[in-house]
Amino acid sequence: MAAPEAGLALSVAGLTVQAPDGRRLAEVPALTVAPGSSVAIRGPSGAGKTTLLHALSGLVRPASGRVAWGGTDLAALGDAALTRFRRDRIGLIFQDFLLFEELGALDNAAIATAFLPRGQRLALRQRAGTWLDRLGLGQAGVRRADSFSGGERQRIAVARALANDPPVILADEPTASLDRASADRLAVDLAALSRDTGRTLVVVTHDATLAARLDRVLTMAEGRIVEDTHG
Ligand SMILES: Nc1ncnc2c1ncn2[C@@H]1O[C@H](COP(=O)(O)OP(=O)(O)OP(=O)(O)O)[C@@H](O)[C@H]1O
Repeated sequence: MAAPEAGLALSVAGLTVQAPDGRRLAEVPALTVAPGSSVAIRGPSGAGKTTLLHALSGLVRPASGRVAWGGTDLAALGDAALTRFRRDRIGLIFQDFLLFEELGALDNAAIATAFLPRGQRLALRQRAGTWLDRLGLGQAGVRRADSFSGGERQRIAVARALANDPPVILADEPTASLDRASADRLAVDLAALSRDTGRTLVVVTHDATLAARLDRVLTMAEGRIVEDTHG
């Protein structure tokens, strides 16, 4: 199997994200994240954390400014190229899990096989199974997604994001529907993924235990980064 791709550096400059009515939702004049490092984004509800994460993933096109991963400026990519870039390089763990209800846990976690050449499908399916195991769902591979609880669905979504072996992982409250023990286990795994395998990790979280495990904590308020603390 090919070695996983090393994490990408993030470079943000002059970024503003606006609501359709023109209201400014996020404003980040400058932010760099070193490849392979891990960052938590914290702050009160409505501070713009999810908005910023969406702009970093290219799910939202900013009103102005630049978001670049490993030197690739997302604004320079057309819609199809941006979708491809996100699919291949960024693992997204978002709050709406977007599972295929009629598929089993493993088929959901390994859904990216549909986009891969035949020769790479088995490896991805194995990684999906390994992540389900680590997240405590190893025995549940064939159960339909619609039979899982909220916390279990969240873990399937995490396994899906990581199965693709992406150099960048962006997560929005990945531990929100988990019990304390599962949340702590996932926090350890996410931190290790960055530290041991060089992935770049950006996580929006209210979970102080998770934030404490990461290299750096950004605090947002009213759409801006107001504090930047290195652990
Ligand atoms: N598409 C949109 N149109 C209008 N307002 C929006 C849109 N998306 C987000 N907002 C507003 O932008 C602000 C920031 O929202 P965002 O979801 O980024 O906050 P957050 O810090 O992630 O909050 P939470 O912790 O509650 O998830 C909020 O006031 C929200 O209502």
